[in-house]
Amino acid sequence: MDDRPSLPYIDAIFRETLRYSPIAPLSVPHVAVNDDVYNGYHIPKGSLLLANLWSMAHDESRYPNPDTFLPERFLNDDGSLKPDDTEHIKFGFGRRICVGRHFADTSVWAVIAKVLAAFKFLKPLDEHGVEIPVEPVFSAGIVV
Ligand code: HEM
Repeated sequence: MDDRPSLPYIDAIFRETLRYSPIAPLSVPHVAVNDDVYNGYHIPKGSLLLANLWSMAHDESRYPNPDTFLPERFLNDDGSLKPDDTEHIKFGFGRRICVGRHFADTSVWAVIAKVLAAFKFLKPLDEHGVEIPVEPVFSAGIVV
């Protein structure tokens, strides 16, 4: 982990992976403990609230071309990291923010760095030796 400050691109991959496809796209369901008003909407006590992290992560005004996997969006021109604006997208909000976030941050970062150091990733080849395009497929998810 001592090398982390020298490897900003690994952090950019980590941020972009969870932005591109948040593991909990609708976060974890919350319940309003009191009546509330938000942006003119009355939220009665007891309402089930889902934070749409996927929508925030694909907000074009913050993340241009949101459906493109582009770690470079988190880097300055000199390759240094921009301030992290993905914390809530990755780990949620407020009192119920992910309690495992520091452990997750450290261990996922280390896994990305080690896997990239140890393996070369290539597209599979067909019987003529031509690369087979990779089509990323994700399933919709919700945690209940
Ligand atoms: C990359 C890995 C992880 C991601 C992206 C992630 C993401 C999240 C998100 C989005 C929430 C919902 C927060 C909210 O309701 O606002 C959450 C909650 C939670 N996470 Fe994680 N998590 C990760 C790893 C972990 C790990 C490793 C642990 C435990 C060691 C953990 C334990 C929890 C717990 C207990 C909650 C519920 C907290 C509460 O409701 O008070 N998570 N996580």
